[in-house]
Amino acid sequence: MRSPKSILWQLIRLMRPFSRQVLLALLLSVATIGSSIGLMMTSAWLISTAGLQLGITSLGVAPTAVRFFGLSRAIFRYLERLISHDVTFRLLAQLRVWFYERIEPLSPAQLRAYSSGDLMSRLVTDIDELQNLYLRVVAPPIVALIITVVMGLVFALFDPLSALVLVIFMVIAGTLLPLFTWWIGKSIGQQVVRARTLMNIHLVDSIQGLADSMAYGYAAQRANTFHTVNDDLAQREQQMARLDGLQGGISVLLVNIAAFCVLLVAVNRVDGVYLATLALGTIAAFEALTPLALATQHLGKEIESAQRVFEVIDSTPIIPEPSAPQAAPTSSMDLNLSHVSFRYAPDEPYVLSDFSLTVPYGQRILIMGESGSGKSSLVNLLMRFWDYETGQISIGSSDLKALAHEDIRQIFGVMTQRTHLFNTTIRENIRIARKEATDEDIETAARAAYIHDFILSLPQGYDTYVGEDGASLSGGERQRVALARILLKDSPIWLLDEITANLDPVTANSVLASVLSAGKERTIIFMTHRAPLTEQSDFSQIITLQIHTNDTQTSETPILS
Ligand SMILES: Nc1ncnc2c1ncn2[C@@H]1O[C@H](COP(=O)(O)OP(=O)(O)OP(=O)(O)O)[C@@H](O)[C@H]1O
Repeated sequence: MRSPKSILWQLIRLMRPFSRQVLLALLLSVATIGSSIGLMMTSAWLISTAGLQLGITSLGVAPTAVRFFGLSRAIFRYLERLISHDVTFRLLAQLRVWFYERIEPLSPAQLRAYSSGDLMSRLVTDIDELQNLYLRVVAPPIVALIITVVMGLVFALFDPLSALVLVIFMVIAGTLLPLFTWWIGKSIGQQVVRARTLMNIHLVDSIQGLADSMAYGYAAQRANTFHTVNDDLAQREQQMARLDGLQGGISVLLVNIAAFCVLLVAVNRVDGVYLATLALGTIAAFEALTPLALATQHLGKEIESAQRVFEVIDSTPIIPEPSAPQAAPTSSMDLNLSHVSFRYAPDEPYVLSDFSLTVPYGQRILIMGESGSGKSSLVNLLMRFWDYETGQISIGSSDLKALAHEDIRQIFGVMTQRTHLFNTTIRENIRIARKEATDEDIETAARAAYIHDFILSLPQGYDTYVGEDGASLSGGERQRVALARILLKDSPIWLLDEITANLDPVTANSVLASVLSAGKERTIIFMTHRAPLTEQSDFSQIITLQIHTNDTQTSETPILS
């Protein structure tokens, strides 16, 4: 995991393309606080001088200056907020895209470390949290330093000792108070982020399993856990709010003590007409320091969020693309697995052990095995979602590991029991198999998958939205949309995992017939844990996988060859 320092540098480096805007926002921030100070100091001088009743001419340009500072303060503040927020939101947008792009090449093997709620939390809440880092942490220290130096010099023109008092208080408010709030706020901030993540994970999991919770009377228990997690978050946020109050109170106290001390020192050393000028100038100067303590108070939270974001951004795919990928095979598409062994973790039993299989191109084979025997795992290996420990897989003369992932995923057309349907139209859900497919191609595929008539019976036809993961479709309809997808994708090798699992016998037969006729010129590997398929198809090989414990082997039993 990156250190907080390295994260801060990385985030600051991201600002490089916006360096001009950042500099402009910084100058505008200095100008805003400068205007505030100018407004307070000239107003104080104006009131004091007017009180002496020396006549209107003695006021000089001061009334105009007051008007100028009053207006300029508002304008500078507006422009500064506009530019700094614009830069911040652009950076956050870039971070979100960056984060998403880094997730995509991570195989399911890596992503299983994160739950959906956790990933959502990182992508949305944690990245949003970083806006505070940009707005509060980067510019304020520089602005505070500039204002401290300038005010020290300005006060020195009136009285060097008053200037010294002012600078001492500004240094205390700009260093000790932020250090104090960092020290107290760091762990509270981390706890807020962790509690919020826990709540998001629980919430997403609960929403996804709502129907089952209700069906099994588990909803109340889930709700109770949610209350506990939520209370915990509220408690941490309350602690943070209390620290907010403490920090605000100390800041105000420091400002007032500083103004009092400056007055105390200046009273016998400075012309009386300038006393109010110095007192109000002191109060106004502290405007530059207030954000610092607030920034460090929330820094722990922001660093925790940034670490969670970078943990994903920094992860390198455990199944990397080959550095010099071979060209995808075009002539021979024979599939060969030679002595392949695979398990999900070193302390888990092998799912496939010393497994060998040869499927000449165009063959239709059946892999049978009871639930848990490794059929889906085999698909994962062929698709390079997981890596095998030993052995070799090749397509034609090409080693699978030497092929670009993109090419591998073109070679195999996969339909599993858990095909995901996106929350978009049926048309788009089929089109994901081949993005340049015409509406006609899509309809041809849907006809072959025996889903065309059903789609037409829907009021919106192909433009019907299927809901989240195809929620508005039945299991069989989902499966047939998935089948239309694979029919549309022109892959030479099809991996069909339990494709008729959710279909009634009549539909199952017609779907199967459709697959067999559409897949005539291809290799088709059917996988199932039930026997009936064997009665309907003429397979070149039937392989049986067996579940095995730590040291049993996968049995390969060619029945027909
Ligand atoms: N992501 C994973 N992490 C760890 N173990 C896994 C994972 N996926 C599957 N397994 C385990 O690997 C074994 C093989 O699972 P797999 O899903 O390949 O079986 P299957 O034959 O496809 O089963 P089914 O017919 O029920 O889908 C099982 O013991 C399963 O618990």
